[in-house]
This record gives sequence, structure tokens and C-alpha cells, in this order.
Amino acid sequence: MATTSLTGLPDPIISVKDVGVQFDRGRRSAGLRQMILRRDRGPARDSFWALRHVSFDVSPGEAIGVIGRNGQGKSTLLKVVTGVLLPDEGRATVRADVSPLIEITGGFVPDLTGRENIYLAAGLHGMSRKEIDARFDEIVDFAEIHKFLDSPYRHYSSGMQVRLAFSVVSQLEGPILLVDEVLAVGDKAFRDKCYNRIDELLAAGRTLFLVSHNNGDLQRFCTRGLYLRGGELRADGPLDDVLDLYAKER
Ligand SMILES: Nc1ncnc2c1ncn2[C@@H]1O[C@H](COP(=O)(O)OP(=O)(O)OP(=O)(O)O)[C@@H](O)[C@H]1O
Repeated sequence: MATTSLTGLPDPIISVKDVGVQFDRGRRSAGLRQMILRRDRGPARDSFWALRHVSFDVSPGEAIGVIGRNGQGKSTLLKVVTGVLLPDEGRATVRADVSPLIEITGGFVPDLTGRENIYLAAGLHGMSRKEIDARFDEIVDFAEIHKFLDSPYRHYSSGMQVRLAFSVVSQLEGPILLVDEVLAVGDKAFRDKCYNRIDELLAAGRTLFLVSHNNGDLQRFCTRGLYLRGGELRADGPLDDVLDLYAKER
């Protein structure tokens, strides 16, 4: 049975409670002297927390910018929300399907044609053949790859590959939209199309997580900011306040 909220706020669509993710850097590289003298005593494990004590709730329809310098845990946080990574500590509860516009070309097969990849990728994300048939023309129009539809995907330029992948994934119905730096790849005209598409999805009530190093993109779409530093949630609040703090600390 669904929990009734007594706070007047809608139940969170995402609830992250004290999440920690630990990674292993693997074997420490031995110095030349150690290697020669064989003084190293086997693999020294070197694990670290890519995320630690991260907690926040997200209401349906919120648009959140995830901010932080390189290597501070932003992509790791998105992977926890997508469910591809299980936390070592704490819990992430996600109450709706996620449309991941991250690492979007990952599911595409180089030797298949664009047409075949559309059916494969959309099918893997849970769309039925009938649904794909109905959206096929829109996907191809958006990606502007008509002439190359029956060419192998590996012959596409990297910009064309991202266009097609964005076009397919942005047709998914998941109420939660995760967007990583994919938008940095396309040319300006295509980026503008992607922005408009994200606007449409937000207007339709989707919840957005946007990871970006571009303040303009963050301010365009997001009202709330999560600032990660050293794997910890340094700030969570109105986007402009969080960007100010980030600028001071950078
Ligand atoms: N599978 C993995 N195994 C080991 N270490 C990892 C793995 N994935 C990420 N890391 C490390 O975890 C830390 C956080 O990485 P993450 O990709 O989440 O950072 P980020 O904030 O998204 O960075 P960027 O802005 O550069 O994309 C980094 O030190 C990274 O090297």
C-alpha cells in the first residue's frame, strides 16, 4: 500500500539515505626500486569512498543540477539512481522508471545499421515493437540521419552516433530523466534541439537530474543544486546559492 504523506508534500520519487559507494583503485603501482628489490608484499588494496553519507529526497517534477569538480562522485551518484550501481552503505529508493541520457551510445552495436540499432536499443529499454514503429519516423527526423539509416552505425561520425542515441533514449517514457554531459558532443544546432526536447519533457512533469559544468545549462533547466565534494554532499539547496558556494570554493 502506498504510504500517505502527512507533511502535505508529495511522496519523494527518489529517496537517498546515507549512501556510500566504495571503489578499489586496485594494485598500487610499485616504484622501480621496489620492483627491482622485490620489496613489495603483493597487492596493496587501496579503496576509497567515491560517495559517503549522501542523503536527499527528490519530489516528482523537480529539476536538479548536480555540481562538482572532476572525480567528486557525480556520475557515481547518477549510476546509483539508475540502479546500475548498488551502494555499499545506505539505500537509494527510486519509485519510477528512469530514462538515462547518460553513456547513451553504450547499447548501440557498431555492425548493425541505424535502423536495426533503433529497434534494438529502444527494445532493450522496454519499448514494444509497435511503440517503436509508431515513433520510428520521429526518432529518425530528430536525429536527421535519413540518408544513413541503412548504413552500419560504425560508419557514423561520433556526432551522428550521439544524435541517434539521444533521439532514441529521449523517446523513453521514464518519469525520471538523467542527463550527463552528452549535450557537449553535438553541434550547436543539435544541442538547441536537445534543449528544446528536455524543456518539453520537463513541461510534461518529468524529474530531471542534470550533471553539467556549464552554469548556463544548469540555470536554464534546474532550480535545485546538489554540490558534491570529495564524495560528500557539500550543499543541497536553491541552484543559485549552491553555484555561489561552489564558485567560492573552486
Ligand atoms: N568503477 C570504478 N572503479 C574505481 N574507481 C572509480 C570507478 N568509477 C569511478 N571511480 C572513481 O570514483 C571517483 C568519482 O568518479 P565519478 O565518475 O563519479 O566523478 P565525477 O564527479 O562524475 O567526475 P567528472 O566530472 O570527471 O565526470 C573518481 O575518483 C573516479 O576515478
